[in-house]
This record gives sequence, C-alpha cells and structure tokens, in this order.
Amino acid sequence: MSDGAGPSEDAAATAEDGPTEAPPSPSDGATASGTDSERRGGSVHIESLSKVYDPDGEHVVAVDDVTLNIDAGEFITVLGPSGCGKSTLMNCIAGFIEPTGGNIYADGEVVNGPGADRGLVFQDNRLLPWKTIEENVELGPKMRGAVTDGRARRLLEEMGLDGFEDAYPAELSGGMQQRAEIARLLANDPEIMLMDEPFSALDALTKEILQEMLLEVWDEDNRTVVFITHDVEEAIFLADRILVMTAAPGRVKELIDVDLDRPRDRSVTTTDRFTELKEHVLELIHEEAKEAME
Ligand SMILES: Nc1ncnc2c1ncn2[C@@H]1O[C@H](COP(=O)(O)OP(=O)(O)OP(=O)(O)O)[C@@H](O)[C@H]1O
Repeated sequence: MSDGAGPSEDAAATAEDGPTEAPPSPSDGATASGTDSERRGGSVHIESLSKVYDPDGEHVVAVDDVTLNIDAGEFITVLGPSGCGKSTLMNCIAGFIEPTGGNIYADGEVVNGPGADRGLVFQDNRLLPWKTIEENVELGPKMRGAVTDGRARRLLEEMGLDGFEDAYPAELSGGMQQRAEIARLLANDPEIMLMDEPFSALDALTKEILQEMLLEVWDEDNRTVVFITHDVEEAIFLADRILVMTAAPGRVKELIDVDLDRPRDRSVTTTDRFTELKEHVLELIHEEAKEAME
C-alpha cells in the first residue's frame, strides 16, 4: 500500500469536492451485469496515467502510462508484484493522489479530488474505535446530511451483523470488522467501490465467506468494483476482468476476461476453465515477479 498521501479516516464518506470538469465521451453503456436501469455503478476511464513520486529527489515512477476503461457495473481485480503501483493507481482513482500525467474520469467527470461517488475499503479497516458499529456505518451519510432511516441496521443485517449494532469494533473479529467496513462503504452509496486488499489479513475460510458476500451485494447493486489483491484465486473468483500489472514501473501487462458463468459459487474453482485461467495468470505474475527481482 502507498505509505503517503493516504486518505483520512472518513474521507470516502465525507469528501464533498468531487469531480467538476467537463466529461469526455461517455461510456458506451455496456455493463458487465444488469441493465442500465438497475445499475448503480459508474464507469472509470483512465487515460495515459502516470505517477512519479519525488521524495528527496529520488524520482520513483510508480505508475507509467496506464490506459484502462472500466465499464459501469464491472468488477475488475488488480494483480501485480509488490510495489508495482496498484495502491497508487487506486489512490489516483479515489482522488487522494494527484497524477503526474494523464487523466481519470469517474462516470464521465474528471477526477480532481475525493468524492462521495467513490468509496474505499482497506486491509486495515478504518472503523472509529470509540463509536459503535451502527454509529460507524451511519457516520458518512449523517455527515453529508443524508437521512439514514434504519439503513445502517439493514446493511448490517445484510452483512450478517444483526445483533452487533451496539458493539464496538474491538469486540468484533477481524472478519466481522471487515463486514462492518463493507456495510459502512455501502451506506455511503458509492457508484464505484475501491477495495485495496480488503480480505488479505483474514483466514482462508473467513476470506471465502466474505468473497461470497461481496459477490451477492455486487449482484444486487451492480456497483463498479476495483479490487486489489495478491491472491490469484480470489482475483479470478470475483472478477469480470483481471488487470495484471508489470513490475515497477506499473504498466498494463495484460487484461484478462474471466469468462466464467455468474452467479458464481465455490464450485467454479474446480472447473477446467478456472484452472486454465489460474495457470495463465500465475505465469504472468511469475514473469513479473522475476523481473522485479532482477
Ligand atoms: N507517498 C509515497 N512517496 C514515495 N514513494 C511512494 C509513495 N507511495 C508509494 N511509493 C512508491 O511507489 C511504488 C508503488 O507503490 P504502491 O504502494 O502503489 O505499490 P503496490 O503495488 O500497491 O505495492 P504492494 O503490493 O506492496 O501494496 C513503490 O516503489 C513505493 O515505494
């Protein structure tokens, strides 16, 4: 994860200074799932994006000339060796980091700062320890003056956390905290969900349960999801497409269509197609990991 320029605790929930400039040509409207009338997702267009960090004149090229179009409602996962710029790319989409070159458009609007249309979830959750789970989930909408009207409770129920509304984050397991974090994200009703290794600290079984819950939520709402992971099986299981990035500086190595039927359950991981995809992705990752070590 990027170690600087990170978001504030509740930036995704409270940011008001969203995109303002004129849009480029609109998305072609194609959705990975669902119809236009059902979908809640926003498209993301990334044009020739680059980001150079210059701490003490070091000139670190984190992301180099990345162009990528993500359709509204698409679920895209991002894989690549450590330090290849995945978090930097995500923080640029979030508007937390200003690109050195290129542009990003969220649903046709230039991204020039954080906005409530984009919500983030990290590996280490950002729940406020002194607030209850329900208060945490309600916080973003309340700060924006939105009426919550029992929505926090409904979302917590959807994430299997009914009965824990009045608990404090420290009283919940890691998996429960991440479920609360997803409920908090959904409470803000973002069109674009940006998830940076959200399940990587969880044990294998909890991780699988959360993957399935996330797919259920995504199936219902058709929000756009950009999901960073180091776990190849997770990347395939969740995605419509996988972006594999090169070793630093991060570029697009390959975009892979995950042509597995939806809705998916765990049995898909035992199919020949899943195995083929896995072998292909692993080959790409190994090439890049070797490159990174040379
Ligand atoms: N704020 C910063 N200042 C200077 N360099 C940075 C900053 N944030 C990231 N970098 C550098 O940019 C490069 C890309 O970092 P980034 O965190 O985006 O990669 P990543 O692919 O997400 O890594 P990981 O998989 O380990 O989380 C790395 O060389 C990193 O050290």
